[in-house]
Amino acid sequence: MKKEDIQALVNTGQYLPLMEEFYTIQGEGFHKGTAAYFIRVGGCDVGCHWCDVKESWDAEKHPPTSIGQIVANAEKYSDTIVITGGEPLTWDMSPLTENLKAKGLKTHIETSGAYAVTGVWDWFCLSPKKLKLPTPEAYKQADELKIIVYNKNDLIFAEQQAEKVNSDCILYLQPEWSKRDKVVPLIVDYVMKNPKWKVSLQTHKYLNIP
Ligand SMILES: C[S@@+](CC[C@H](N)C(=O)[O-])C[C@H]1O[C@@H](n2cnc3c(N)ncnc32)[C@H](O)[C@@H]1O
Ligand SMILES: Nc1nc2[nH]cc(C(=O)O)c2c(=O)[nH]1
Ligand code: SF4
Ligand SMILES: [Mg+2]
Repeated sequence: MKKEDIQALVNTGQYLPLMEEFYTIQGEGFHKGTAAYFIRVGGCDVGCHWCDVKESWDAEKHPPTSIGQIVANAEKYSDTIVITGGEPLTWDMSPLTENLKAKGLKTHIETSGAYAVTGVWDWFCLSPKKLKLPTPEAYKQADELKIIVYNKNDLIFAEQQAEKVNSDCILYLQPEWSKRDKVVPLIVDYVMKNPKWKVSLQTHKYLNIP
């Protein structure tokens, strides 16, 4: 196929730049400990300085892959599919999620919510970033709010973000990995004083799994 034809398919979400896909245990948030198949889509313009997958940012580095191929792989492994990135909402997630759901699979997203919400989601994990705040629709859809804590100012940001989600949204504080020794005590103390929050750890990094 010609380059511009493939680009047209990426623009409509029929193809997606695929960085990697792997079967693992969801390490973070509400579903931590549960086996799931991860699809990591390339492309992100948010620019978090502590991002743990900077290789995902440049969409050009990841091969445009048809959603038919992505779904055919995913369905072999799990009934729960986590779409992450990169920032998945860079792209139109409707074709991918509709095809996953047509196979009876559950669709979970990991997103900053910075771009228009597309796709059909059984679970919406919103992890807002100060650099590009979530859209109003992303706050509405959030089943869990996961704030990354790099320093104590992020606890103030966390409270501001918690005001924007539904009252039944589950609230998590997750230490930024490189600062974990410093911020874990802050988070522990904060959660004991403010028990509407829960702690989320990147447990896959302790388990040495993807
Ligand atoms: C790599 S991001 C991809 C999905 C989307 N772009 C987002 O930020 O939600 C996946 C999850 O990892 C979190 N994350 C990224 N880098 C991290 C780090 N250094 N420490 C802790 N969590 C991190 C993000 O906040 C997000 O919840
Ligand atoms: N095991 C595992 N759990 C995860 N939860 C969210 C992840 C992500 O990078 O989006 C992630 C990841 O990369 N691995
Ligand atoms: S929004 Fe997500 S993928 Fe993008 S830089 Fe931030 S943590 Fe990384
Ligand atoms: Mg990760």
